[in-house]
Amino acid sequence: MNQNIPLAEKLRPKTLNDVLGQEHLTGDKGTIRKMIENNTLNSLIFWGPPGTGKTTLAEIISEQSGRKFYKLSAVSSGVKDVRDVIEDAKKQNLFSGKSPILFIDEIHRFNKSQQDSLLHAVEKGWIVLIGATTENPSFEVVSALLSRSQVYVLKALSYEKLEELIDIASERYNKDEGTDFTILEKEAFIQYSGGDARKLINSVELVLNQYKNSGTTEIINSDVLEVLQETMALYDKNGEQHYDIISAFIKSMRGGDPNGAVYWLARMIAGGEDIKFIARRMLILAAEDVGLANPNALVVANSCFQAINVIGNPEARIILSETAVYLAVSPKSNSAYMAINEALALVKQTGNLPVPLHLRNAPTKLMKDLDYGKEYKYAHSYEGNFVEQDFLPEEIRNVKLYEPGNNATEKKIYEELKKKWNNKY
Ligand SMILES: Nc1ncnc2c1ncn2[C@@H]1O[C@H](COP(=O)(O)OP(=O)(O)OP(=O)(O)O)[C@@H](O)[C@H]1O
Repeated sequence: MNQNIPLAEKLRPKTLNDVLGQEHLTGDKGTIRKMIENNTLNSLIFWGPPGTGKTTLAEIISEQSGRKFYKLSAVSSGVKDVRDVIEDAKKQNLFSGKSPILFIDEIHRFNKSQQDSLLHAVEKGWIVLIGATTENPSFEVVSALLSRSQVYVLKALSYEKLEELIDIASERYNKDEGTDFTILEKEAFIQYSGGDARKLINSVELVLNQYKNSGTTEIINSDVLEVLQETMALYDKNGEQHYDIISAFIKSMRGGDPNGAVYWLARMIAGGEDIKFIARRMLILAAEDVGLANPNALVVANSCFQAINVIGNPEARIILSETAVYLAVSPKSNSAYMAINEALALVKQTGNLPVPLHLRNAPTKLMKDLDYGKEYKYAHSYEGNFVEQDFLPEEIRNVKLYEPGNNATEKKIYEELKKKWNNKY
């Protein structure tokens, strides 16, 4: 046996019975089991967190239904790879009469035209598409593809299932390596895995490798933490670091450093980060941190989001870079962010205060008779399209929620406000 095969790969379930924690799909009444038994295979999408068995289930379906299995990853493949597989699949159809399975990992990373390239082959029945995604497919999978596929949700493994898997993993490790480890405490492994079976098995393998010739055979939480904390950065390049790097990226833009912004952007792109995730974070930053100091930032970030969806990798990097630099060098204000937070706190504190009568809608005579809308002043009937009146409930009529930031755009806003609302500004 090849000693270099990772433990998680050796332990990849071969039958539905071996798959842990997905009984709603693999149990006696499970939909995937029924589908295999009845031989009614349609295109489907597995939606679930990493390391919960999406690839594994697709492989089992292929094995048990006797269909050829093609696998592409949406991170590294493009339309040309899809076309090549489809051509090959058509030949397979002629040959065996059973359309092969095309498994696309991280299908949400395909842009619209890449996803569209699959449609025709799915409609014609040349391939059975199985897509795997960690993101909500209603947002990330084009509707034409979604309407032709069944979506199945996979769950993160429960505490008990993870405990079971630790036993399976350590038993197999002992058998293959001739060791005698007992894992006395499991919490540290389980906490670290976050419900991801692959991560759990990898960490068991990593920790046991470390203690292999040390004389220690009974593993407790502190042993696990010691090894994992030391090696985490190296071995988990897209896990823990993912959050640190996005955080450094956001902080660079907030702090006005275009060099930091582009550097961390490059780290994310090089590490295969989802470009939509990056664009979404910039969209939020545009409103939260640039805000009214330069409202155009939101427009730019939104265009960036649209553009990278159309363009995809690798050119998306150019659009992301322009946006990141623009956001970093824009003047900053968090006034809109603060205003809505203050307002929400006020609503929580004061509850459902009644709407002042003059602001109410008065569509019926009865309502008019009750003074709804009475004495409401129509701003355009007044000089400068403005007239002073109360827009807040009586109880809080003097609160000020929006405080203009200290920047050129909001200074102008402030001057205008002072003229109109001189009791507040
Ligand atoms: N439900 C499960 N039961 C048992 N083992 C599992 C399960 N899910 C994953 N594993 C283990 O984790 C490894 C990786 O699983 P798999 O590739 O199926 O995950 P995935 O959901 O496709 O993850 P990703 O989205 O990260 O590709 C498997 O080889 C297996 O050892």
